[in-house]
Amino acid sequence: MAAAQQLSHVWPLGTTVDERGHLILGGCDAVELAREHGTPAYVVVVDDVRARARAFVQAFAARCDDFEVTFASKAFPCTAVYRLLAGEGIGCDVAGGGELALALRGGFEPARITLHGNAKSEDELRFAREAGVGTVVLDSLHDLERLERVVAADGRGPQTVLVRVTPDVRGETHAGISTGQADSKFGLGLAAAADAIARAQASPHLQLDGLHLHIGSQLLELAPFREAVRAIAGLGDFRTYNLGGGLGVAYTADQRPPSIEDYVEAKVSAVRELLGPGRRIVDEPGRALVANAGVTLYTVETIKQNVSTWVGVDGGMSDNLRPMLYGARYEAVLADRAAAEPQATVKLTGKHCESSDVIVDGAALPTPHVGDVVATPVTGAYGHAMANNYNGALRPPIVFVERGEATVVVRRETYEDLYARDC
Ligand SMILES: Cc1ncc(COP(=O)(O)O)c(C=O)c1O
Ligand SMILES: N[C@@H](CCCC[NH3+])C(=O)O
Repeated sequence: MAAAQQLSHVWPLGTTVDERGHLILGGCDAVELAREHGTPAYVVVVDDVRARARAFVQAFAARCDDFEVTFASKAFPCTAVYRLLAGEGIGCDVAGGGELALALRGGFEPARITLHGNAKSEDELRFAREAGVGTVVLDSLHDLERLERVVAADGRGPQTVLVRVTPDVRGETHAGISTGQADSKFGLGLAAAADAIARAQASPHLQLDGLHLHIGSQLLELAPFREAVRAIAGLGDFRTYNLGGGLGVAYTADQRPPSIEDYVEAKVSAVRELLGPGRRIVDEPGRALVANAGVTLYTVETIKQNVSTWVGVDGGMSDNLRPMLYGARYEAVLADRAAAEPQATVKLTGKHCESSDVIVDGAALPTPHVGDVVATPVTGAYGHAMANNYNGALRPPIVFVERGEATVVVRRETYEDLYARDC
């Protein structure tokens, strides 16, 4: 008999395989989780999220006095995740009114919330003001003018703002998630940023605290972060530098992203050496906080041989758009033979009416059977966040697992939910 495989480092903290070969997540048997909660389902290992939040905070605390780690909540916007990370004492970045509502419901102190958006509406700005959001990041001159009007009208005093700069620095990542290049929809180029800075400084309604930049997501090299800091150094002297997020994670066994420590060291040393001491550094990790904590469970519905072996499961691009949008690669295992030697290379495909709906192209699995539970790791970031109702799919539940206890924190949608918004 072939030797049992080891699970790779992409799985959540504490993941094991028991003596029967079952995948154990947060102390819970994945086969049982699928039976109890149905599939598809997102399972989140709570300790994994906590450990990464603490690693970010500790890495900064070891290197600087004045810093803030903020959760880029677009990666996983559900109340339970907000509550979990608010409990870790970090801040929160929201990308619009919906995320702001969830962050407040999840218990984030408004003063620790930063509002982003390249096309914020007046309603969203008013909502942020009424809630008492700590920082608004200005992304354009229209944004600046609109916020001035809102602040002038509400009489609540000046709003603390950052100006988002597009530094013309490109990190290596998929074009769809690269933001630091000059031709970007986000932020202001260096010349326009200088104008926005002057206008914000002159405005009685705005309190300019510093600059923001975010060069892109799923970055596996650190040098571009330093280049970005260098690029904005000439814009003036500010208290706060929010350097965005962007730290990549391992989706497959061959990927070795920088550690959280090395990432923080790269950013802190860039600020200290290129901008001088005494700056307040803000970091906005999204993916690196929550991606590896999440595992999606599916059930195999069909298997057929059409040149390739096509293994069809009960989810797909409605719960994980990343393979289709970015060509993202994932691993898969069978939950009841999690450490068994692979015997087949298959196309793990979703159930949607689209040929691009392939979750893993070339999944190495033991011989799969209809009814098997398949687990795909690293779905904690931008999975639930980008889930949708394509083909009337019902968005999956989110199940937190911790020390052998499973708790449903988001229920599965129902057909009633699909009808609910129809007039
Ligand atoms: C402004 C901003 N901050 C933070 C993030 C978080 O990025 P990541 O999930 O790559 O850490 C993003 C998304 O890329 C972003 O747009
Ligand atoms: N949705 C993207 C990340 C977007 C980053 C947000 N600025 C992904 O899944 O990789």
